[in-house]
Amino acid sequence: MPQQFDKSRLPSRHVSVGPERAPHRSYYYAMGLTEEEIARPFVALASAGNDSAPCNTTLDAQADAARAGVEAGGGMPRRFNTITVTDGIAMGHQGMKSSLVSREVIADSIELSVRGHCYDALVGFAGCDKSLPGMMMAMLRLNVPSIFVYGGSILPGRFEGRDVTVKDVFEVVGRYAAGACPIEEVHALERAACPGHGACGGQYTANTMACVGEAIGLSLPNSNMVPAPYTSREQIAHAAGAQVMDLLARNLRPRDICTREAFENAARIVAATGGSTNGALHLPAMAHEAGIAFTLHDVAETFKSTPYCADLQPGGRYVARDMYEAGGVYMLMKTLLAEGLLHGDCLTVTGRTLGENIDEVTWNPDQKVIYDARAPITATGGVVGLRGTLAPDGAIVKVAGLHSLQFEGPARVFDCEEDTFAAVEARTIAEGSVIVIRYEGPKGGPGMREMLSTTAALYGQGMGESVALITDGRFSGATRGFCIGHVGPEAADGGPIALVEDGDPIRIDAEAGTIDLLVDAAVLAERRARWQPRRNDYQSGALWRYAQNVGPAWAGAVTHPGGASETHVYADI
Ligand SMILES: CC(C)(O)[C@@H](O)C(=O)O
Ligand SMILES: [Mg+2]
Repeated sequence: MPQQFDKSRLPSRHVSVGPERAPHRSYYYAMGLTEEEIARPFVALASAGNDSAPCNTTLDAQADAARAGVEAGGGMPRRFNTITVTDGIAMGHQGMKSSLVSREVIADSIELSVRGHCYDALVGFAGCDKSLPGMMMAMLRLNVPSIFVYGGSILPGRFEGRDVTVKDVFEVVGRYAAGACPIEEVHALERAACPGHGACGGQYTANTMACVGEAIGLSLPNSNMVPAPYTSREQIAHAAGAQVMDLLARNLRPRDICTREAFENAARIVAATGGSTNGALHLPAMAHEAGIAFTLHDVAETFKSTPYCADLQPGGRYVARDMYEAGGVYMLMKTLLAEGLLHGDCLTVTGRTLGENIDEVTWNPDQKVIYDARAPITATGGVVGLRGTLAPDGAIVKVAGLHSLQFEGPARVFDCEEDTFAAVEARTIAEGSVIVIRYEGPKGGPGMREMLSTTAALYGQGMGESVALITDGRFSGATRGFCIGHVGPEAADGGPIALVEDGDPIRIDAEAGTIDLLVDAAVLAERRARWQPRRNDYQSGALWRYAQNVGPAWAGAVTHPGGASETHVYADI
C-alpha cells in the first residue's frame, strides 16, 4: 500500500487543491488516475530515453522502474522525455555543432515541463554526454527535490584479445589513413567495439559526468558505475523513485546539496579519474544554475592539488565496467576523503553526508583500477588548466597518459575542423607543429564542436604526442594526445587565437600551467587592426539563437543569467 500523504500539506498550486483546478483534474481522470492518486505529490520522471544511440536505449525502462518506487513512497509518477544529440554519431561533421546546444535545450525542456505542470519533485534519467549535465542543470535551476540516475555505461567490446571501446574505432580511422592497417581491420573493429546498450565505455564525458553525479551528491551512492545492461539498474531506479519521496518529506533540495564545496568534490573526481575535459565546461554551467561562481579557473585550481588515482581509458587501461567491479566511485572517494581531499560534510540525496555514505564502504585492496591516494598514478590531476598570452581567459588540457608536459613548435592554422581533418588525412602536418583550429568556439562554431575525429586520426597515425593541437572548441572524453581546448577568448570574439599565423611559435607548459604565443606585441597589434569578425554559417534556427546568447567557455558556455535567486518557490510538502 502506498504511504498516504496528508492532503492539507500539499502546496496551494497543487492540482488537487481548489475548485478552479477542476479542469486540470479532468485531464488526470482521462489518464485513469483516481481522486486519491490525483491528491498525491507529482513526481516528474524526466527521461532522455530514445533509440538515437545505445546510451539512451535503456533509459525509458529505468524511468518506468522508478514509478513503483515513487508510488511506494506515496507519490504519483509522471514520465516525460527530452531530446539528445549523441556525439559518437554527430562527430566529425556539422552535426557536432548541435551537441553542446542540446545541453541547454535538454535543461530548458525539463524546466518547462516541470514548471508547466507544477511537478513537486524530479528524478532524471540520462545516458549521454550532454543529457547528464543538462539534467543536473535543470535540477539546480528548478530546485525541487531531485535525484539523478545515470543509464549506465556500455560493456567493453573484445577485439584481438583486448577490451575495446568506440575510441579504438575513431583511432583506427587514423591508422588506416596512415596505411598502418587494412580496411578489414576498420570494419572488424566497428562491429566489435560497442557490444550493446550503454554510454561510451571509458572515462569519457558520460562516465565522467556520471562520477560527478555521485561526488556532487545528486545520485545514490555507487549507483552510476553499474553497467547499462545489468538488470540491477532497474532496482537502482526503483530506489531513486522511493528516495525522492523521502527528499520531498525532508524538503531537501539540489541547492542544499550542491554547495561550492560539493562542486569542489566533483572537480576532484574529474581530475582523479583523468576524466573528460568537458568536466571543466559542465561544472561551471551547473554551478551557474545554483548561483555559485565556480568557473574554469576554480575547477583548474582544484585539479592542481588532486592526485590522479583511477587508471581509466583514454589515458589509462581500464573501462567503467572495471571501475564498477573495483568498488565504484565511492571506493575512489574513500581514499580521497582519507587524505583530506574531499569535503565529507556535504549533504547527499541519501539525506546523509558524503562522509557518512563513504563510511559504509570498505577499501578493496584486491583491485588494480583505483589507486590509494597516498600512492597515486601521478601526484597531480589528470586534467590541467592553462593560461597565458594565447589564452588570457584560460584553456584546458588532459595530461593523463602524456609522456611530456611541455611542447613548443610553429603554428599550423585552420579556420574549421573539416580543413584540419583533411590535412591530417592527407598527412600534410609536419611533426613538431602546433595545430590551431579556431572559429570553433561556443559563439564562433557555433556550438563548440568536439574534435575527436581529428585528434583520434592524429593519434591513430602515431602523431598523438609529436604534434600539439589547440582550439577554441573542445574535445571528446576519448581524446588523447597533447590537445588543448576551451581557449578563451574565442576567435569569434577576437581573442589572440584569431591573430595566430602559420609559423608563429607557440609554447605550452602543462606543468607551469601556461600557454603562450611568442609573437611581438607590436606585430599582434598590427594584426588586430586588420582583423575582421566572421559570419558563421547559421543565420537562423537554434544555432543562430545560441550564438546570440552564449557566454564564454570559462563560465560554462551558458545562455542565460545566473540562478542566484530562487525564481520558483516550491511550498513545503
Ligand atoms: C563519443 C564520446 C566518446 O562519447 C565523446 O562524445 C565524449 O565526449 O566522451
Ligand atoms: Mg562528447
